[in-house]
Amino acid sequence: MSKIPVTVITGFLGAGKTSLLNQLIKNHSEKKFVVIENEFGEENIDSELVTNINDQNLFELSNGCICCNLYTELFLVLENLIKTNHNFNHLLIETTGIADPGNILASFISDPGIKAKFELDSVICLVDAANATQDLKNEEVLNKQIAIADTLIINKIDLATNETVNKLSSKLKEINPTASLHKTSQSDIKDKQLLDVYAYNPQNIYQFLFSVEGQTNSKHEHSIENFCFKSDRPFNQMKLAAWLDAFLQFNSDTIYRVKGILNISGVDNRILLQSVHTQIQATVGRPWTNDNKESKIVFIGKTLNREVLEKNLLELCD
Ligand SMILES: Nc1nc2c(ncn2[C@@H]2O[C@H](COP(=O)(O)OP(=O)(O)OP(=O)(O)O)[C@@H](O)[C@H]2O)c(=O)[nH]1
Repeated sequence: MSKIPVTVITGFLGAGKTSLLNQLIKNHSEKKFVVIENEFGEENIDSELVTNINDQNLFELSNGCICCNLYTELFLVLENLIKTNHNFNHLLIETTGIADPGNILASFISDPGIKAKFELDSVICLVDAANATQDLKNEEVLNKQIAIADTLIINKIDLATNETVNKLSSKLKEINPTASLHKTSQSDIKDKQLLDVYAYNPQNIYQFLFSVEGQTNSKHEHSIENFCFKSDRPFNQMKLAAWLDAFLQFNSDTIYRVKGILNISGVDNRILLQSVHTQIQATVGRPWTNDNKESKIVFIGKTLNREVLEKNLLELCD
């Protein structure tokens, strides 16, 4: 029996991983995908953002990072897929924005049961054209994500000048000279073939895991933290928009990512909120039914003041 190809999608917070996941699912209707979504926050909001896949084929691993404390859970999901003979022919894994993909790849090269069933197809790293130059200076993990990938996609080129994109391309080639490099907007890879390329060279994995990290399953501390605010009181749209705008401008160095499912006064549908640094996007989601209309907002960044955030956000509710 042929092995199931595995594509790992990595890249720093907000670089466009979920957007790419959706593009791949849309462009490959001939495939039966299983998707494993890992989200750093306690609440998995990304699964709301993944489209065109049914719930049985979407596995969510939340409240941690599969490269460290959720490693065992990833393992269990993979084992379960094997045991139950789940009907699929391609596995897509989206890591958190702060994951070191080396430990995840280790599952696919070190466990005999998993190796017998799965084969690493490719590791794709999304790189944010607007923010990566800065993030590369501050976030060692972004360097690792780039170094271990076989395919690099500079995304969000609509938000950066040609000069910035060209300098970033040179930087990426310095870090990883052997990876293929693409440039996109909205992670739209058009006709480029990213699946079934079997581009991953196992030699590179071993080199990375053993010579750089020294061991296959090293734990590390993330200086990046997350805070999840929940409330069943509806938000006042005007107050929330004004606060969020000011808050992100003021904290642009420390707040990397905000994601939320919002209950807004007078609105029948969920509002899906996203921000990356100071760029904010709100889209209309599924209608609320009779379920509990609970808003959830996850903040990811450094030195989060939870008490102040909680107090501020409660003041924005009606
Ligand atoms: N302007 C612009 N926005 C983009 C582009 N690609 C993605 N976005 C937006 O950027 C935000 C983050 O995109 P995602 O695809 O969720 O990024 P991600 O890497 O999955 O984010 P995390 O899971 O939080 O790490 C969303 O609001 C997207 O709509 C792009 O090329 N240009």
